[in-house]
Amino acid sequence: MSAEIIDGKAAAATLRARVGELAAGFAADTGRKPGLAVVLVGEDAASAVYVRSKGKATVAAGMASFEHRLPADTAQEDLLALVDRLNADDAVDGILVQLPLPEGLDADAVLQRIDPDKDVDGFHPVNAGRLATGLNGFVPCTPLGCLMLLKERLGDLSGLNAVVIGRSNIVGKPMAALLTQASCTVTVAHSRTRNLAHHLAGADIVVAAVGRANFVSGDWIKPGACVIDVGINRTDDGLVGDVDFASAASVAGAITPVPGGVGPMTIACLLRNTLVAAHRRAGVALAADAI
Ligand SMILES: Nc1nc(=O)c2c([nH]1)NC[C@@H]1CN(c3ccc(C(=O)N[C@@H](CCC(=O)O)C(=O)O)cc3)C=[N+]21
Repeated sequence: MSAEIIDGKAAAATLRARVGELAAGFAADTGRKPGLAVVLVGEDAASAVYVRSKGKATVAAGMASFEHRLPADTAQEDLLALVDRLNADDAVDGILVQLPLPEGLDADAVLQRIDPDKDVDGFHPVNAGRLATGLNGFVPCTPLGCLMLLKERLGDLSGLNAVVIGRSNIVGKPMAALLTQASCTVTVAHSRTRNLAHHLAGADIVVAAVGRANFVSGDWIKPGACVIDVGINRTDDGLVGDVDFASAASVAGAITPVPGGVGPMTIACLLRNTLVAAHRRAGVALAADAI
C-alpha cells in the first residue's frame, strides 16, 4: 500500500471546532445561537441514525438543534406547512429535510418550499443556480466537504484533470461545478459512460459517487492520483465505498477511507453552512476566509 489515507474524521473535527468558536462569537454578538432544524419523516433506521448524529454535532458546536419527527403517513400539505413555519421562525437559520422521503411525498416540492437563504443543504434550485453561475449561495455539504479534503491535500487545484463519477443533483453535479470553479478540467462520468478506464487514466482527481460497492478498480487509477470515495454501501462485509479500497490504495497518492472519510465532513459542512446562514440572516459579517 502506498497511498496516504486522508483522515476525514480528523479534518471534520478541526472544522467543527472552528465552527464552534465562530458560533460562540455569533452568540456573543447577537444574543442567540445559530439554529438548525432537521425534519425526519418516517422510521427509516439509517436516516434516524444520521439525524441523531447531526443533532449531537449541532449542540456540540454551540448551536441550537430543532428536531421534527413526523409519521411516515404525513400528508404533503402538512409537511409543507411545517416548512412554512420553519421559514418564518427567526430562531431557525438552517432547514434540512432528511432524504429520502417516504413513498407518496414529493421531495422536489418540499425542497422548493424551503427559503433558499435557510437552505443549508444547498438543494433548492435557486442555490443550484447560484453555484452554477458563481454567485454566493449554499453549496451541498458532501461535495463541499470533498473539495475541502482535496484542497487540504493538493493545495491549488488549477489545471488538474478531475473525473467525477456520478451525476446526481446532490453530489455529482455540484461537485463538477465546484471543481470547474477551482479551474480543474472536469469530466462527468456516469452509468452510460463508455470506457470509464480510459477517462480515469488521465485523472489526477477521482470523485466516486455512483452508489455501487467497490465499483472503481485500482487498475483504472492513475498512479499518484487523489481518490475521494463518496460511496456508503452496506454490504455483508460492513460499510464499503464505491472504490475498491485495497486495489486503489496501492496505486493512488491519497485516498479517503469509508467510513472515516467524506461522511464526517458532510456533517461538519452542514454546521458550517448553518453558521454562514446565521451570519447572513443577522447581517453580521463573516470574513470570506474565516472558514
Ligand atoms: N437532506 C439530506 N441531507 C443530507 O446531507 C443527507 C440526507 N438528506 N440523507 C442521507 C444522506 C447521507 N448523509 C450522511 C452523512 C454523514 C455520514 C457519516 O458521517 N458517515 C460516517 C459513518 C457512517 C456509518 O457508520 O453509518 C462515515 O462515513 O465515517 C454518512 C452519510 C447525509 N445525507
